[in-house]
Amino acid sequence: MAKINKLGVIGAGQMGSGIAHVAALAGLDVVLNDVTADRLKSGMATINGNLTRQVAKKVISEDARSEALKHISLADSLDGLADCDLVIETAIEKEDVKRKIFHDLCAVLKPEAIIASNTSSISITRLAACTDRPERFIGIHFMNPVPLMELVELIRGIATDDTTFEAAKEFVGRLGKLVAVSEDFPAFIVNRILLPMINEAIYTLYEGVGNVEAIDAAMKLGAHHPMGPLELADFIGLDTCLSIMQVLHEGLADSKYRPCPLLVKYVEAGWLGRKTQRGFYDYRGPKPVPTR
Ligand SMILES: CC(=O)CC(=O)SCCNC(=O)CCNC(=O)[C@H](O)C(C)(C)COP(=O)(O)OP(=O)(O)OC[C@H]1O[C@@H](n2cnc3c(N)ncnc32)[C@H](O)[C@@H]1OP(=O)(O)O
Ligand SMILES: NC(=O)C1=CN([C@@H]2O[C@H](COP(=O)(O)OP(=O)(O)OC[C@H]3O[C@@H](n4cnc5c(N)ncnc54)[C@H](OP(=O)(O)O)[C@@H]3O)[C@@H](O)[C@H]2O)C=CC1
Repeated sequence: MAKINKLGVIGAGQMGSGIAHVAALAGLDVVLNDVTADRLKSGMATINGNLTRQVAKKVISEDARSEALKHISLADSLDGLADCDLVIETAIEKEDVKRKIFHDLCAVLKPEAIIASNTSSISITRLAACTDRPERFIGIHFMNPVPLMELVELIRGIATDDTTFEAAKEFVGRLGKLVAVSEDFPAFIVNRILLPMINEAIYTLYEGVGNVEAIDAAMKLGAHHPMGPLELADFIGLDTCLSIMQVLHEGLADSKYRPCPLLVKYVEAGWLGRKTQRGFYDYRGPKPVPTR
């Protein structure tokens, strides 16, 4: 695989828009795809908003912002990704959704292109096996928010070849990110450690050990976390948090990974955190207010 110059991003949510943002700033041409024109529009608005925030903070220049926007094009069908060198999938953390995307993508994508998933937890080996190119399939796992977080986890499936790994590593380096290599086991490294901590914080709330504000204050002031665990869960998305705990619970068959019933209840209510304006906090007013 020659150098990656044209990137496809499937999913224009938090992570897809963040990856498109940093790749465009690094000078790559980016094609951003989602299932609806509305999502593409809101994804572009997010990118523009975060670029503008970085100009305001003098992290980038106004020229860099306008140049980056010129590198991003939108595609409401996978056909628009046909000549990409690398496509990163960032759809919701549901294996059936990802498998369907890969099935449809393989039909249009040039044979030598690499396919990656930004999955938080799902087996790269299993996802690769549902494509026509397991050797050219890899996990490229960015952290949220992508423009600010330095780390990217690289996860090889059992069939990922060295050329693909090296091309992914070079691509991530060009985006100014640092790599941690994880073996392909449930939730890799970051989420194997972080999500059980978040789940435990939700159990602490569920069992009445503390209220929302006390739990978040305890970890921000007592452990110098930049966000409290419940605030962070809302930031990640409670649906994504639940999916990761389910992957850990099923994949490692250990009851210590069972998702807290309160997390299940919030997701069932559609209270997914920031992205739906309500989770452990209600974001609809001037400042976040605990919902419990
Ligand atoms: C789930 C997975 O699969 C893997 C994961 O990602 S696990 C989660 C990993 N991420 C974390 O742990 C994040 C922990 N939080 C932090 O590090 C910090 O709170 C932060 C870096 C996110 C923001 O730090 P901060 O000092 O508040 O930065 P600041 O620049 O003032 O940002 C303030 C706000 O802008 C957001 N922000 C700033 N720049 C941003 C950007 N370019 N893109 C997106 N969001 C941005 C911050 O999240 C915060 O949001 P609100 O405005 O809605 O409050
Ligand atoms: N949130 C986080 O902190 C992190 C998440 N991740 C992983 O990244 C992925 C995306 O997460 P995140 O960005 O938070 O999720 P979001 O819910 O913010 O975005 C998911 C996006 O995927 C779109 N989508 C759903 N189905 C399809 C499809 N069939 N084709 C194309 N787009 C589709 C959704 O559109 P619509 O809303 O219209 O369905 C939405 O725009 C997940 O695998 C997650 O585990 C990785 C690191 C951090």
